[in-house]
Amino acid sequence: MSMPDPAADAAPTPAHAAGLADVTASDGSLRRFLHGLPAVDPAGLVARTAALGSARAVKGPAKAAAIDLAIRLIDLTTLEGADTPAKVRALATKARLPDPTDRSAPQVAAVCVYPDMVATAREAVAGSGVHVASVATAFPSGRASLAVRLADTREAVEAGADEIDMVIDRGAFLSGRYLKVFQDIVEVKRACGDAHLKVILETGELATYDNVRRASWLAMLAGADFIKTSTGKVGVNATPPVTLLMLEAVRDFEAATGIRVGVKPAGGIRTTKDALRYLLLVHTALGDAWLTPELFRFGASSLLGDLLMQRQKLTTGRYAGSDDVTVD
Ligand SMILES: O=C[C@H](O)COP(=O)(O)O
Repeated sequence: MSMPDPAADAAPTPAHAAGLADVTASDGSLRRFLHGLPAVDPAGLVARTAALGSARAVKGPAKAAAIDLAIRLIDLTTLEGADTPAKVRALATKARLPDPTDRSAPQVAAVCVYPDMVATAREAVAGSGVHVASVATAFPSGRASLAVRLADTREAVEAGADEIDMVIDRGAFLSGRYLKVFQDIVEVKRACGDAHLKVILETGELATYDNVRRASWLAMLAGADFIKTSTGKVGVNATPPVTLLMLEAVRDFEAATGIRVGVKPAGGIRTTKDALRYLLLVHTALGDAWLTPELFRFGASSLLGDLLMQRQKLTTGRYAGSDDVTVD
């Protein structure tokens, strides 16, 4: 009697679709592939980021359009131990109607909450088109068994999450157990069903730009719909150079496989100036086709408030009272 092959019924990964299945066949082949990616020149990366120019150059109608675009790209986030259903409902209200004094202000892309808050968020955004994203897989550390991380994912999806933001096992990645990280992502992707999967690399813990490039490819080969920089819970979160590196990885992955993956910088993005700078990065690295919620998001808890203040300043010539635009 032949034994069932557990891999046989697994959905093919992008690695298979791109003819790269051999790469993910063993730890050794995956390591050779990831370590064979071109080395990152840190000085060159920082110089390319700086060469993109200043967000200050974006003015007038272009600035107004960029602010509205930035709002449409936000995953409006609350990820606190002290989150309550009332806070999540208030966040959802803000997501649906960011500026009650000006209904022309666009909705955000999604609200992002812990799994136990998904049902509340789902109900509060019903019928609006705002998505519900949920962190899962023992966010932010990821330090739990695969069974627990998969249960966390399924619970969020069953409660109504449209999108799952998982964290990779940085301990496994940093000790070179790439196949384990790959297989974890494949399993979580499967547990997502129809929900989109964002894979958080936690770049502030990956130590080198080369590791960021490797982790980006690893996540994309395993089926990430998005690669995301950070949890927002460590000392170093999204930075422009790391985000540019990930945008370039996405560009190269599309060239190699024909598959488009989105990018989500997250953590510490608080001002309109920050947001416009990231939009310039995307515009330059990937083109405006990526400036859509299907392919680019900001993970941010407090960016919306500043965008709305700047928006009101452009519209009315004065800053609104902070009560009008506060997110919390
Ligand atoms: O995924 C989103 C981040 O947790 C948000 O970080 P932030 O609070 O620094 O904006």
